[in-house]
Formats: sequence, structure tokens, C-alpha cells
Amino acid sequence: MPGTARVPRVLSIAGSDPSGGAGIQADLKSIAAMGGYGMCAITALTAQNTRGVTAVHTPPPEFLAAQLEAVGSDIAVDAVKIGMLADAEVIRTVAAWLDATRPDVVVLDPVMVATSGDRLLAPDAEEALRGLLTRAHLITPNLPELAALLGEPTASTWAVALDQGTRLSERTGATVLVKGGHLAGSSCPDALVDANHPEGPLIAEFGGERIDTPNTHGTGCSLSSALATVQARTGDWQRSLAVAKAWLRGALEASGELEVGHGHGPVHHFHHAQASVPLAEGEFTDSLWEDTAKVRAEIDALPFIAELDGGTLPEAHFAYYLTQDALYLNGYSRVLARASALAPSEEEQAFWAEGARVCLAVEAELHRTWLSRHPVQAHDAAGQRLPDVSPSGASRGGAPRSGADGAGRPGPVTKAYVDHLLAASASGSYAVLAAAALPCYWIYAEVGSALHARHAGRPESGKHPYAEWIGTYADEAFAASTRRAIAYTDAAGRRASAPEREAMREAFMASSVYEREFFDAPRRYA
Ligand SMILES: Nc1ncnc2c1ncn2[C@@H]1O[C@H](COP(=O)(O)OP(=O)(O)OP(=O)(O)O)[C@@H](O)[C@H]1O
Ligand SMILES: Cc1ncc(COP(=O)(O)O)c(N)n1
Repeated sequence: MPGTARVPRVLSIAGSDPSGGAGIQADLKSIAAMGGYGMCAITALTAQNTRGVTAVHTPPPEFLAAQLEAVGSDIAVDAVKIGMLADAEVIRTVAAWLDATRPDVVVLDPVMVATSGDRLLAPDAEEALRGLLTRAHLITPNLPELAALLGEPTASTWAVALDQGTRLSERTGATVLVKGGHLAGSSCPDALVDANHPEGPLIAEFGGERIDTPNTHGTGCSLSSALATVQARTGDWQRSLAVAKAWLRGALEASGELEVGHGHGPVHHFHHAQASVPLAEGEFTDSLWEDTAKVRAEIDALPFIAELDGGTLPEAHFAYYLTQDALYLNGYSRVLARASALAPSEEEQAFWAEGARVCLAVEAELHRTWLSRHPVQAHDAAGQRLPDVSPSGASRGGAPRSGADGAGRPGPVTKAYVDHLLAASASGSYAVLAAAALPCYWIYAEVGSALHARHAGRPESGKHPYAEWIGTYADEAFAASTRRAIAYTDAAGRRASAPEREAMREAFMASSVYEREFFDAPRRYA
């Protein structure tokens, strides 16, 4: 019975296209894309590419019969898709096999002429092809093929096409998929026509806008084999077409990403699965890092970095930076504690918990040392120059802190950054939270080690007002933690679903932008 196979075993009986866009190559990709197990019996070999067909070789029909026998004698076939048949002998071979096996789902794409205009069926084989139509459950001709099968001129309007489809359905007893791909104009409708429906003739139309792309090589092959596969799962042509058509639309839209050939290129059969392609270790976080190249270049070019490096950073800016850093660390500590709570392994749980503890220790140390030497000015830069952005002047940690105690108030960047991290915590996704938390490790470590390396190479470094601070950037323990944070985020990314990976990408980018803003905040708000 059709409509029961979880992984439908689908046999394509069709020609080979070595350029991979049409024929059995397109069929196998489409069947796999729809969750089926693809098989193929090759009717003919073509030499073709996206520009056209240069040669066709049709092996002896006995060899096709041997392929069909080999598959059919061993494997249950849930659905069959038939494509290029080359000549009348091949058609007779396929007809005999269908009569002997009577598959539950037979989709016949009556391939006659390629998109390029090259013939794929001998002219004298058209009559034999008409004879095969009655053995199909669904026939999927394009408009010129529909007309040729009826011996009529090609329809130039959708109404005439539907009328022709109805008559072909009447004559063959099959359902006909009338395809609007060859119509002129901006719409590209399809319709399932069943003239023999027990409750009267049925025409189910599926509208669609034409996608502006030259990459239409193999659309008919792909749609028919996708339909055969989904039909084996659902047993319902309308539901199957809705799925296959939406998928094909995405494949046409994403076709430009493939950059295959110079003529009519193929569609992107696995566009929907691109984001869940298995990744090698480090590949995901490398791509996150690559995404933020521009933001990181902007950080390197900030006056704050050059002034810190050159020792010319105004002390008020440095004090503002330290104050905000302490406030940030308090919020960040809570975020890391949440990462610990969500972590999938004890090793990761302990890592983030230790990170949370270290943040509080560093915050306390900042107050004890640097902030006592570089106090925030009495007017509290963040609180005075800007409206207080935190309700009740509370720090991210929730403990009320006024400017008067010297701890300062979170500036707009600190607040926005920590709020973004807290939102990632609230998402409930460990992967998204790890991606949001990572730039604070990774970008800080990179900026710090570059600054430290530049500074250490200079002889006058001893007289530098920020030399001691820059010295803290050479912390090997922090570099090691950064490597572990990268590895855990990478592993989470490799496990993540496609939408979760996308959310990770967005979270990492947003945090990287906040890193840039954080370094620039003293100039703007101190
Ligand atoms: N530019 C396009 N935009 C949107 N849908 C399209 C476009 N071109 C073709 N299609 C869709 O692709 C499917 C195949 O249609 P088409 O009429 O091109 O068949 P075909 O000529 O048999 O295909 P092939 O190019 O493989 O020979 C149909 O569902 C059609 O609506
Ligand atoms: C082997 C083979 N089968 C079918 C087609 C039709 O596809 P299109 O019309 O998109 O060229 C083809 N070109 N090659």
C-alpha cells in the first residue's frame, strides 16, 4: 500500500546526466532530500552539461532488463519514477517490467526534449511512450510534452493547458500534473488533474510566482522523483505536491549558491539541509570567528587600543573602563553560572562554574587594586553624563550600587551587553548561551595578547602608565580557558539543529559587536 513507507525505497528508471543536474543524478538527490532510499536503473547515458547534450549512448535493452530484474528480485520497491527512455525498445522493456511487478506508485515524467532543446527521445518512439502512459499513476509532462502526447499545439495559456491535462487524464486513466514552468509571465502555476475521480473531475491548482533564475536544468526530473518519494509516505498526491513544490521552490531560490556551469545550472537539492551538514572539529567556531572579521578589525582600529598601547589613554577613560569591567564581570559571572547549570557534561558544568567564580574574584581584585588607584571621579561619569539606564541604579548583579560608593553604575553599553547575555541565558539553549558568552573570552584574549606582544617588544615599557595592566593580558590560564570555551561551543554547534546554529551565529555576532562597543565606551561616555 502506498503511504506507509517510512524510508521509501524509490527506483528511478532514467538516463544519466554526468553534470549531475538532471536525470538519475537529480533523481537520487531528490529522493534522498525527501527522506527516501534511492536506486536507479539506467536507460541511457548522455554526455551533457548545463549548456546542452553532446552525445547519447543507449545500452542494449537486455542490459536495462537485467538491472530491473536485479533490483526487483531482491528489493521491495515502494515507488518508481520514470524519466528519459531514449527509444521504443527501452519503452517496451520498461512496460514489460511494470506489467510484471505492478509497483504501488509509478510517476512518469515523459521526457522528450531537454531544457537545452536537445532530443532525449527518438521521434519514432512517441507512439510507444503513449502506450506506457496507462501504466502510470501520475504523469508529469511539461507543456510541450503535454501537447505532443495529445498531438496538439503547445498551450500558451493556463486554461488551455488545464484542458489538455484533463483530456490526457481521461485518455490514460492517470492523474496528470500540469506544469506551468514553460508559460510566459511572472506566475508559474501547477495543477493536479484527475479526470477520472469517483466524485467527478478534479483539478487542484497550486499557484506560484516565477523565480528569476537561469538554473532550471532538471526541475522536472527533481519534482517527479521527489513526488514519487513523498507519495510513498503519504499516499495523497495533493499533500505530496505541496511538500515537493515548496522544497523545489527553495532549491530554485538557492541554486545560485552552487555555481555549477555556464548555462542552465542545476537546482540546490539539499538547500534545506545545508545548515545541518556534519562539521569537522573546529569548523563551526572557525566560521563564527570568520563572520566577525570586520568587527574585530574595527576593534583593532579603536583609539582606546592605540592609546592604551601608547600610554596616552586619559586616566578618566581608563577608570571608566575598569569600573564598567567590574560591573560587567558581575553580570557575566551569573551568565556563566547559568551555562554551568545547562551544561551537558560534568566537565563543562565545572568549567563554566569555575569561570563564574573567577569573574567574581577578578571583580573583587579590580576593586581592591586598580579601582582604588584609579577611582571613578566623584561625579560618576556613567551616572552623570547619561540618564541612569538601570532601574534603581542596580548593577547587573542586582545588588544596589550607587555612584557614591565608587563602584559606578553600568553605562549603556555594559547594560546592553549584559542584557543580551541574560537574554541568551533565558533562551534555555546551552549552545546559544555558550556562543553568546564566547566572544568575551576569545576577543578579549586576542586583543590582550596582541597588545601584550606589541608592548613587550618595546624597550621603554617600564615607564608606561598602563604597563602593569597590559602585563595582565599575558595570562596563560586565561588563554587555556579560552581554548576550552571555544572547544565546548564548537561541540555544542556541531550537535545543534540548523535553527539553533543560526541562533548561535547571531548570539556570537551580537556579543562581538558589544565587545567593540565596550572598548569604545570610555571615549563616548567617560
Ligand atoms: N523559474 C521558476 N520559478 C518557479 N518554479 C519553476 C520555475 N521553473 C520551473 N518551475 C517549476 O518547476 C517544476 C518543473 O516545471 P517545468 O515546466 O520547467 O518542467 P520541465 O520542463 O519538465 O522541467 P525540466 O527543466 O527538467 O525539463 C514545476 O513545478 C514548475 O512550476
Ligand atoms: C538524462 C536526462 N534526463 C532528463 C533531462 C531533462 O531535464 P532538463 O529538461 O532540465 O534538461 C535531461 N536533460 N537529461
